[in-house]
Amino acid sequence: MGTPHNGAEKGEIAKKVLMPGDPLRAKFIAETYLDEVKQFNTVRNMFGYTGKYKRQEVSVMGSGMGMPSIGIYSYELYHFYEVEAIIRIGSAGGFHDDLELMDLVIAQGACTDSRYAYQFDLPGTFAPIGDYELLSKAVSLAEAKGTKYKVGNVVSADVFYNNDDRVNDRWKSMGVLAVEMEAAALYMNAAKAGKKALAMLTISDHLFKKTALSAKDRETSFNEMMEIALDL
Ligand SMILES: O=P(O)(O)O[C@H]1O[C@H](CO)[C@@H](O)[C@H]1O
Ligand SMILES: O=c1cc[nH]c(=O)[nH]1
Repeated sequence: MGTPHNGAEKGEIAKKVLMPGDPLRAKFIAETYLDEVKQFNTVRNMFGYTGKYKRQEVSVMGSGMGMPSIGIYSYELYHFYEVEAIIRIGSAGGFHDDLELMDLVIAQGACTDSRYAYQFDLPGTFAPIGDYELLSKAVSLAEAKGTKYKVGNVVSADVFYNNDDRVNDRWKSMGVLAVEMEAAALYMNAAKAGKKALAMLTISDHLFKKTALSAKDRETSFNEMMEIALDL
């Protein structure tokens, strides 16, 4: 039996799951890269697939947008499906001057403006970080491929359409590379579950240079990031 949000039976999901926000990006990855593909989820159209990549089992599933959404899906994957590692492969808005569209950001840490961490009732501020082993391997793979990348802090925001541009200035002034909307919750769920997570992000917009990719590019053009995630 599945969960309220995932129709997979136990055993139908691999130990490693790639998670784009967009379920159509998950479908694109399954169709482009995986052999022996079986779709395990259609609930809410949050498509999930398991298949083989270079003869190893891997799953790919959409997370939806925002921390409540990835919070639900990643919790279920870690706790109900015995998933060991989730690799988010998302898009992000660049802050750093050296970033261009299509560059890769590997999220060492994820700041946030959300109150997601309050559920853990900690006596201070939690610092959500990516798994070091996955991160160092992603760096080696990016180097080997010649992918332009940066490693550092990102911010996982609850708001996409910001009323106040100074918000971005303030995060940028702290060296935060880019903004997206899920990594912090994923890192917190992984920490609490004692599991692994990494967020890799392709720059789809630059919030200071005012450049942006099309919706179709966001669905289908992030091949270098997808291949690094599959090889991890
Ligand atoms: O492209 P995905 O993975 O959805 O990631 C980014 O894109 C969405 C906003 O357009 C948010 O989910 C943000 O985190
Ligand atoms: O500006 C952007 C681009 C992608 N994702 C975000 O969350 N923000």
